[in-house]
Amino acid sequence: MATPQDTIYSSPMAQVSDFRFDESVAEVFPDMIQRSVPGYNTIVDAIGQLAGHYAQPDTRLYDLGCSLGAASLSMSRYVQSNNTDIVAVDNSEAMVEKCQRHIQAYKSETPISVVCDDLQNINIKNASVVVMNFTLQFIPPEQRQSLLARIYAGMVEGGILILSEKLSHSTTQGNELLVELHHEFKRRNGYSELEISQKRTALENVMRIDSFDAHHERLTQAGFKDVVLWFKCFNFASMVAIK
Ligand SMILES: C[S@@+](CC[C@H](N)C(=O)[O-])C[C@H]1O[C@@H](n2cnc3c(N)ncnc32)[C@H](O)[C@@H]1O
Ligand SMILES: O=C(O)C(=O)C[C@]1(C(=O)O)C=C[C@@H](O)C=C1
Repeated sequence: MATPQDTIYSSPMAQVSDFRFDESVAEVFPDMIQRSVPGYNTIVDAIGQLAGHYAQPDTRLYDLGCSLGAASLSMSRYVQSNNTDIVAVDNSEAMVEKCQRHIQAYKSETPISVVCDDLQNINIKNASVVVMNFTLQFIPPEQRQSLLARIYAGMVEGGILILSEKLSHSTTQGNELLVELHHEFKRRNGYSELEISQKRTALENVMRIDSFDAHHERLTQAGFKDVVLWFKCFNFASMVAIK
């Protein structure tokens, strides 16, 4: 399927409004995320591999903040366990509508149900794999600890949470270095200075990022016994937390 190019921030805007996962973003999302997140394809493929390894028979796999379903489809490619299903959740109607179409076209052997709702309303039960691939950063910071505790409580022993996030770094100098490397990544992918700066402004109030230490602390407090940083490129990372 040909993906339209992301040109959302290419013209000067009198006022840059807060970033939303609306129809215009859903339309260009595959292009946007690949040109914005270093290692996105590697991460999505590894989510599938991890799910293939950790999915347990008669359990459920959750993809929270699924967007167009990339992580769910990747998991369905690798999961061999009997009697598992995937629940993909997003609160953006535009994303869910397109996600449903992608999933129908793919004809996965593992059943995937797509739910349009706030992930905070989803009852997590009997989960062997939970994925939040660049979603927690959009949840209000004060809700993150209780959300992780609720996910942990809904997981089976030996289950995993795969958590990918953009990270902050604790020193100003180190943070600037990582931000600059990320901006250079975007430039090399064809984004202009205007696009980079307008998107940065749009994300400022809606995407609140944490350091790896803050994630580690929160996951440990939620009860996870091991937190493995398995991917990092510039200020983007993916962790696996094991119950
Ligand atoms: C960066 S995208 C995730 C990308 C996706 N996981 C992937 O692998 O391609 C973040 C997604 O989280 C969704 N989201 C943000 N807050 C949410 C919430 N409270 N409940 C459900 N979905 C949410 C957004 O609509 C958006 O589609
Ligand atoms: O930090 C940025 O510049 C980004 O574009 C990152 C990010 C993300 O991490 O989710 C933000 C919004 C889009 O969904 C795609 C990528």
